[in-house]
Amino acid sequence: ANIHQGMLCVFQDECLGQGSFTRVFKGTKVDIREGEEHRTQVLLKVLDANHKDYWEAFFEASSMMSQISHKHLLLVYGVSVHGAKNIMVQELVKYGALDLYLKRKGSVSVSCKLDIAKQLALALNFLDEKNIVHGNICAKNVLLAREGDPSQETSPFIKLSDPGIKVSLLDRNVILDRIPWVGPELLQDPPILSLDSDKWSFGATLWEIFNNGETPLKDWDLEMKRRFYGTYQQLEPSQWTELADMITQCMDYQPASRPSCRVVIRQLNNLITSDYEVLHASEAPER
Ligand SMILES: N#Cc1ccc(Nc2nc(N)cc(-n3ccc(CO)n3)n2)cc1
Repeated sequence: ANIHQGMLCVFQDECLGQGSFTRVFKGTKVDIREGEEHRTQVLLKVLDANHKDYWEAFFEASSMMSQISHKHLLLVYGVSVHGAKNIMVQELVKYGALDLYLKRKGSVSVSCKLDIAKQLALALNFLDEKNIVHGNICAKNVLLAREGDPSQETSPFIKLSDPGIKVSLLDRNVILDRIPWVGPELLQDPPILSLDSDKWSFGATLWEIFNNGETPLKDWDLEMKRRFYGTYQQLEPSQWTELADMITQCMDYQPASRPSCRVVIRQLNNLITSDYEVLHASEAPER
């Protein structure tokens, strides 16, 4: 379909992974401009055939992402509808999903983790200022475009992925399974989706980042997960008190009590400074 300036025809290579109702493949986008053929490596997010009735929400997620642009938001080229297939064509982000990267690397430095957290907070602040709710903030939806390498003094670079099918359309069990990322207010009746919900999810994502991509409440069944919220529980606190405090402040059961994006960014800057001081304390000149 003629989606994005030139002609868009995509070819699928191997499957790279999957989201809730989608599978992702590496592919190639061929644009024809001024008679020239331009090939770009892309990521194809294909909506599962058995979830065809979600195609409008899938399309909505894609158009939300393609209507706004920010350095820490994924670039979505467009949607290609090939027969029964709904395909979202995205920029291919080099190192893929952050949760898998952290699990694989296992040794990402605290300063890199703080950089990633701050970039995610900047992306959230951008959406917040535009009054756009993402609704699916989690480490799987944070994509790593550049690795951090402390020895080379290069910092990591992340892109926030599309939210997928919006959470208010999902079955209750799918929402329950998204505990602890989904704000408790979404399990009320009626579910209240607000900008504050993204702050709760940011807290759960901070927990993932500083626990090397570990899945919080892994293998808990839906009944246990429901009780986690029912009894106002919190995730296991970090030994780093200031970080633990930030996570519990974001994961406040009262949506209105959660810190604003600006407060979160300021607190992260304080952690970055204090981490820097600790890191370089040995080099501090004798006072
Ligand atoms: N080995 C490897 C490898 C895998 C993926 C990428 N790149 C990428 N680019 C995107 N735009 C989106 C994604 N996603 C991955 C899971 C989801 C579900 O949300 N998205 N991966 C790069 C390397």
